[in-house]
Parts: sequence; structure tokens; C-alpha cells
Amino acid sequence: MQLAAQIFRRRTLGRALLLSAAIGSRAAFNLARRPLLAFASAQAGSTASGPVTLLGQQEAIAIDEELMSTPGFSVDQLMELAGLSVASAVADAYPAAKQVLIVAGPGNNGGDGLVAARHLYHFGYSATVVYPKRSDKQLFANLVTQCEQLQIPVLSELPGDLSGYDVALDAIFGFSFKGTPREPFAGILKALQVSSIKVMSVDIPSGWDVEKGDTTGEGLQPEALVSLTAPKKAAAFFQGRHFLGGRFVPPGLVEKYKLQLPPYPGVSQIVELKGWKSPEL
Ligand SMILES: NC(=O)C1=CN([C@@H]2O[C@H](COP(=O)(O)OP(=O)(O)OC[C@H]3O[C@@H](n4cnc5c(N)ncnc54)[C@H](O)[C@@H]3O)[C@@H](O)[C@H]2O)[C@@H](O)CC1
Ligand SMILES: [K+]
Repeated sequence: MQLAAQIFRRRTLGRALLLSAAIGSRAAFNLARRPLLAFASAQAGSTASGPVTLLGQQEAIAIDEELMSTPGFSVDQLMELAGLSVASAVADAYPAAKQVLIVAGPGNNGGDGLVAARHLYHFGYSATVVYPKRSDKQLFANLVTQCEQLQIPVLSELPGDLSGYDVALDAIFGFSFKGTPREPFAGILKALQVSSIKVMSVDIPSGWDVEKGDTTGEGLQPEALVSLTAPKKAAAFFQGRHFLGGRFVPPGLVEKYKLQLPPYPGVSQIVELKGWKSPEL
């Protein structure tokens, strides 16, 4: 194991030196030295392995902004694809589940949850949404209406009894989370923690520092995680089933940010990262 870690470190450093020599900049050196996640992904019966980039918080924000400026994606487009990948990951990880509780936070992570709820309905699941702090943006009002028109309940509080739900989708906080959770979400995180409900998190386990993981002990401990675009640094501390979704990153952006991403199998919206670790953290 130690030898593997040393080889991994040596390869990463070698790659950093090559890149910085080629384009002669400190920035390239830093980009290439970003922590990577070694992965083996199952693809149509075979496995592939390689490193996956782990993004820092500022980098995740920059890539998000770049997606909306350079290729000109709208937030609606990205959220729709992100939410579809999230619903696909739920279906892959919990095929036998019937009742899915989607807990949506105040930002775009919550929006991914609202979109996922709609796709889960169309996949045949029974979805219930908890959306305590509604955004007043039209996009979010539309997402709520779309859920309500499918008879998906949209609640303002977490139900007291979670025993009827097979899995909770944590779409509370994503890559813009900072500090310690404030109410009403602090109480919701606590209630989810003490219940025995299985949790799948969207992008980051809620309550975790985006780069350092669960530093306060107030974060969720999900069974599964679906990272979007590329995993964030905190994913290095996550041990459960890990999917990657958000199959919308164009090659120009991959090149600009020197992203190393696994190939998606066939027409799938998700790829599962298996047996990965990041020896640099
Ligand atoms: N390019 C991408 O990577 C995409 C990202 N999307 C999603 O967008 C997410 C990021 O969305 P946002 O930037 O809106 O941010 P978040 O959804 O991470 O959350 C921001 C919200 O949380 C609140 N908040 C932050 N810290 C808090 C604390 N300590 N206690 C209570 N509330 C707190 C903020 O006030 C704000 O309302 C990603 O994680 C991902 O799920 C997708 O929708 C589309 C594509
Ligand atoms: K989350």
C-alpha cells in the first residue's frame, strides 16, 4: 500500500514538472500538483483505472462560472443535467427503494435536488421533497411547481418520523457552504444523523468543509455520494459508494483547468468511482 502511494506521488510530481517545463509557469505547476483521486470505474463489464481531479472550493466556483460564460450554458441547463445524474445515481445505488426523501437546501445544490425529485418520479419512485428555505428566483419557483404538478409533496419541515423512507437525498449544501450549519439546517442535519435513514449526498456531504471534510462533527455521514463536474477535495475523506455525474464538461474546459475525469460508460449520466484513494491527503 505504501509502495503504491509512493509511486502515485512520484507520478504526480513527474507530471507537474513536465507540465510546468512545457508551459513554463508556476500556475501550471500548481494545477498539476492538485490532489487526485485514483479510481477504477466499472464500464460495461470491464474496469478502467486512473486519477481523478479533486477541486478546491474556489476552483469549483470558477469552473461553474466558466461553464456559464464560455460555452454559455444557463444555470437551468446545468441544473437539469446535474439533477438527472443525481436521480440516476439514486436509481443505481438504491434500485429497490420506493420512498425517497429529498432534502433541498437554499442554493443550487437544493435546485439539483428539486430536479432529481422530478426525474425520480418519472423513474417510478415515490418522492417527497423537504424545502424549508425557498428561493424567490423564478427557476426555483418553476421547479417547485413542476414537482407539485406531479403530486410530489413539497414540505417545509423534515417529517418527525423518517421510518417510512428508504433513502434520503441530501441536497442541502454544495460547494458554496462555509462555516458551521445555521438553522433550520443545523437541526435537520442533526435529525438525519440520529435517524437510521440511509443518505446519499449531492456533490458534498452537507455540513462538511468543501476541502477539509467533516471538521466540526456536525456533517452528515452518507452511505453514498454523487459528485458533480469533478469531485471536491473533501471527497478524499469519503469512504462509501462514490459516483460522478454532470456529463457536460466540454474538452476546452477540461484542457484549461487540466481536469482528469473518468470516461462515462456508454450513454450513462454517471460513472461510479471504485477503489479510489488520494495518497496525497
Ligand atoms: N458547475 C457545477 O458544478 C454545477 C453545480 N451545481 C450545483 O450547485 C451547487 C453550488 O450551488 P450554490 O453556489 O448555490 O451553493 P450551495 O447550494 O452550496 O449553497 C449556498 C447556500 O447555502 C447557504 N449557506 C452557506 N453556508 C451556510 C451555513 N453555514 N449555514 C446555512 N446556510 C449556509 C448560502 O447562504 C446559500 O444560500 C453545487 O454544489 C452543485 O450541487 C448544479 O446545479 C449545476 C452545475
Ligand atoms: K449536499
